[in-house]
Amino acid sequence: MTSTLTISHLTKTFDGVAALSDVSLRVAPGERVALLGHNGAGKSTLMKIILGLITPDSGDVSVCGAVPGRAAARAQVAYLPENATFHPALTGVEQVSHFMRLRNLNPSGAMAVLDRVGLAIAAKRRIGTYSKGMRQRVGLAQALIGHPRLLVLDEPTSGLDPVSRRDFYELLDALAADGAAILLSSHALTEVEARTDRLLILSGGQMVAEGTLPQLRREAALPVAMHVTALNGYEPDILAALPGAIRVDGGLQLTCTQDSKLETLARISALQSKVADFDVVPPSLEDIYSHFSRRDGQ
Ligand SMILES: Nc1ncnc2c1ncn2[C@@H]1O[C@H](COP(=O)(O)OP(=O)(O)OP(=O)(O)O)[C@@H](O)[C@H]1O
Repeated sequence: MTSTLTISHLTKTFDGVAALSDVSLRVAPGERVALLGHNGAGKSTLMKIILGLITPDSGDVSVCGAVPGRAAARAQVAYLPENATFHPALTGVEQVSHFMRLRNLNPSGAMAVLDRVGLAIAAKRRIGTYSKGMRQRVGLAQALIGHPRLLVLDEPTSGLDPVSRRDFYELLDALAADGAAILLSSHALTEVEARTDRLLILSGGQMVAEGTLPQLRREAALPVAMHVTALNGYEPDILAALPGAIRVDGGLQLTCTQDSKLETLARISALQSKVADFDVVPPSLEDIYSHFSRRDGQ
C-alpha cells in the first residue's frame, strides 16, 4: 500500500549539532504511529520538517505524494502543536469558523467539528474561560478541519484528564478507521502502548527502534522477572533450590534471560508443593524504552 508519509535518510543539523541523523520512516493510511524520545531527541524537528516549516539538510520527505509545505501537502496535513494557544476573546465556534475560512471551507460546519471533540456545549463561550483540557480540544477540533489524510500531533494528550484521553483516542481510532494516518509524539508510554499500532523511538536524532511492542520486546531481549510466593515456612527451601533468587516485598524474585524462561519455569514447577503463588513479570514499555534510548550511551 502507498504510504501517506514517507521519509528517507533525513538529516538536519543546527549550528553543528545533529538534530536528526539519517532518519527514515513510513506511515501507512489508517496507521497510528507513536513517536517516542527523550527531550531533545529530535521529535519536534521531525514534525516541523513534515509540515514544511523547516527544510532538512538532506533526505527526502513525501506527504501524500507532495513536498512538505507545498499547497498539495498542506491541504492534506493537520497539525496539533504541543501548547496550542487561541484568541481568548473568541468563542470556540468563532475560532473554529475562522480556521475553516482560512482553509476555504464553509464555516457553517464549525459546530459539527466542535461536537466531534465534545465541545458543542461550550461552543459559544469565550476561549479565555476554557480549562486547559478544553483548549486542547479546540486544538484537536482545528486539526480535524478539512478531512486531513495525515495528522501530526505533538503530545496531544498532555493536560487531558483520563476520560478526555480515552475520548481523544476513540476519536483517533475513528479517524484511522477512515484511512487517516496519524503520527503522534508522547511521553505517556503506557497510553501509547495501548492505543497505537507501532512505536518509533528517536534518541539523539537517530531512529534507534521501530516496531510493534511485541517486536521491540523480542528485539530488546530484556530479562524476565518471576515472582514466587512460598507456602508458609518453605521460603528457605525455595531460596536454596533457585540460585539467584532474592527476597523482595511479599515474596521471592528471580530474573532470567528470555532464552532460559522455560527452564526456569520448570525449576519452579518442580517446587510446586512449596509454592503458594507464581507470576511472570515481562519487561515494561519503560524498560524497553530505556534500553533503546540508552543505546547511544546517554
Ligand atoms: N532552531 C534551533 N536552533 C538550534 N538548535 C535547535 C533548534 N531546534 C532544535 N534544536 C536542537 O535540536 C535538537 C532536537 O530538538 P527537538 O526540539 O527536535 O527535540 P524534541 O525531541 O522535540 O524535544 P522535546 O521532547 O523536549 O520537545 C536539540 O538538541 C535542540 O536543542
